[in-house]
Amino acid sequence: MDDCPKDICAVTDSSTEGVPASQPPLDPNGTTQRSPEELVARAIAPVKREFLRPPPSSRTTQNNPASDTNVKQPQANVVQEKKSKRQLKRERRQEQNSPLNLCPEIAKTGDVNACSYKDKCRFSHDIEAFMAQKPADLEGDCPFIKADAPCPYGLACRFAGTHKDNAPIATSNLLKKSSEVNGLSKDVQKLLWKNKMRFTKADAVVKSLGLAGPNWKVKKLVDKEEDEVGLDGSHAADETNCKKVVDDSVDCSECPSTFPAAVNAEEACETDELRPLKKAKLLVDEKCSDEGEDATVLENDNEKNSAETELADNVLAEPDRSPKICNLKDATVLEKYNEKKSAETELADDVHAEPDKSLKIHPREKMLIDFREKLYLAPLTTVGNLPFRRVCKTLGADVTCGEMAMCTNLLQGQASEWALLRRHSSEDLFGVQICGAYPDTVARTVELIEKECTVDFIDINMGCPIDIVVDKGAGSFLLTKPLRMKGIIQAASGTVDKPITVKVRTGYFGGKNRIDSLIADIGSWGATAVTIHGRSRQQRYSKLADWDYIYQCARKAPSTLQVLGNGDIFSYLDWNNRKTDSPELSTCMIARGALIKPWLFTEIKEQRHWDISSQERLNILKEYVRFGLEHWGSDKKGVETTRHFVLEWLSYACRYIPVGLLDVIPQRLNWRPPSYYGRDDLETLMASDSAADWIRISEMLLGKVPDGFTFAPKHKSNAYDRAENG
Ligand SMILES: Cc1cc2nc3c(=O)[nH]c(=O)nc-3n(C[C@H](O)[C@H](O)[C@H](O)COP(=O)(O)O)c2cc1C
Repeated sequence: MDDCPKDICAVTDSSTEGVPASQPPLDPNGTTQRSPEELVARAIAPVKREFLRPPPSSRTTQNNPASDTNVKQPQANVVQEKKSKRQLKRERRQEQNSPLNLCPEIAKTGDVNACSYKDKCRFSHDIEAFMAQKPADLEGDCPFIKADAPCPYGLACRFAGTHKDNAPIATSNLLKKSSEVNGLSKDVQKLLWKNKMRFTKADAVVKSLGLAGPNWKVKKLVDKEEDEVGLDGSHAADETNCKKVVDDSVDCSECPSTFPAAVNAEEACETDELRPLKKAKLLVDEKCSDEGEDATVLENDNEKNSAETELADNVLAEPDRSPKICNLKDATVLEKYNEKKSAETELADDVHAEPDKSLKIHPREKMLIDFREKLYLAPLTTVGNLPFRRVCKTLGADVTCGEMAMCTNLLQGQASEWALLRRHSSEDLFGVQICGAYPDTVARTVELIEKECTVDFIDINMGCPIDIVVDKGAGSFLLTKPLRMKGIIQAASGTVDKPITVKVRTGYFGGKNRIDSLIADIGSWGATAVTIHGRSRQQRYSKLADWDYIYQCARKAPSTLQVLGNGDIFSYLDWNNRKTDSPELSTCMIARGALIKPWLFTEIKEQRHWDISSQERLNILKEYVRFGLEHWGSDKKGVETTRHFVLEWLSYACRYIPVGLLDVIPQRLNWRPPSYYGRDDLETLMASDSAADWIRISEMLLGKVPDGFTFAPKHKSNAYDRAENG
């Protein structure tokens, strides 16, 4: 175990010394007494007898500091609860006053005169004090060296000792070499903050569809409750309130997607907090029509405008601390982006232009995209970040998609939300995913994205099951509102040339699948493709995905609508079977399978089960860390953000059971693993579902965690059949 530092091995060794060959360990679950077939029937992973070990006393990820009682506890704590906002704020303030908080401009150039804010800068300008307190470099090379580019973090880089020379860096040089696109420009952000952005196409399309105008009633903060009658006639007041908050933004603290890429998370949140929080919220009275339909109310534009303008004026600018540089292997995405940018340099003028008459409403005018046979990495909030997608690209993914971004947050110019739209130059077939509750917000968002970003398609999430989204009338809530669904798809598709795709679940309520009855319409409303996750909202992740139903929908779909199946694909055989069973499917989307074993894409392409070694898995993690440091930064903050996301990922990756350890292959997603030893210490460590052990792995990649370090995974990934996120 070359890469395992001695102290970590020492900790792990005490719990994993040798695998008892002759005597299988005690097994209270009866795993050793049952045949592999019996275990499979009970959804227990049939791990070979000789690798079984006694289960640890407790298996919770959050409370239990280590998976084995013999294991020495690491210094880091594994917390049960998140820090409060106040606590975070206090910590941020303390950090800001520290000499370790060197001004990024000065760190980058090594020149104390480089910062134009001079005395007004909120960062330290004392290079000497910074150098005196800076912790020793981390092991390994600066990630930017490999990218053949100057490190933009300069003196602050945790690998600064490996910099070739510390000559000043020209900013223009950094920008030219940037390997990421789809950043939010300050000009656009300001227009959005001040509510001065015009959405000529979107507004015209929404109007032409009859989704704006006198029918749109507004009511300010009505607090009387109204129940809703669901589509199936059931009373569904608990799950779906008829009155919805028009603002479908998600609070920064709760939003599953807000841990920002490319910008500093804390700063992003801070920026949001500095806004006099949220515009005045308007509640609308959604009047259900005879069909149980549909929201016909929106906020009053004028009221909204003035509220937002006021707010925007108080917003502080987000410091841009993320110049991204790396060698461009794939220049095409960037070329496209640069061409587009130069054609759009007069954006500010653009937004004041006359209404565009060339509205593209007919689906035939849409740009083409062909998903057939392509390996599609699903959008994955938090964990499907840009560095993870880069890893999947190197392992064979063809199509990638950004994490879900909330329309209202994008329209408010929130930097953390815009960070979710970023695209790496290796992502050659790339879409972004948005989520909104109303045709106008969605249409405006797609117009903005088409203008500002380089994407191949825009996916609308109509399957998200999480409460904070559903409660705002978005995500899977829309499955109960076909007319609103229609309005959103038509408005989005009519506004942009880019293909619009939608992602749905089978229905909202368990046992009440609906998509088959809508599939033909979804095509005629203007969607290019629909991905069907074979579970209902109510079902979340319980039971296996209903592929028979997905096939049924695929057969009913018009030829112009590509249908993508989604659910439980975890081996190349799963992939083959789905495709053979239903040739009507264009392709399948892979989510948790990729999180648990990103080499699944390679397995499908090479049609084999890959008995990957622990060292190969560690190398994949190292690659991720390099990409993460490039993306989030190689300074202290970047390192800790990268660590945070490594830990989030490890909370899924630990579910992988090596091929060579199984009596029956391939592993299935719904199998619960018994406690087992790996074939070496590292493999055993990687199988641990303890957060303390994930922290140990992170220390092998990024050095010791800081004092007082805490981690609790965002997604309860080890709750095998419980709700996750999507
Ligand atoms: C951690 C996590 C995050 C997810 N985030 C999203 C998301 O942002 N957008 C989305 O449409 N689906 C999301 N999903 C759902 C997946 O894309 C996918 O539909 C679902 O997991 C079923 O596929 P699977 O069985 O291959 O995992 C998420 C799933 C997980 C596990």
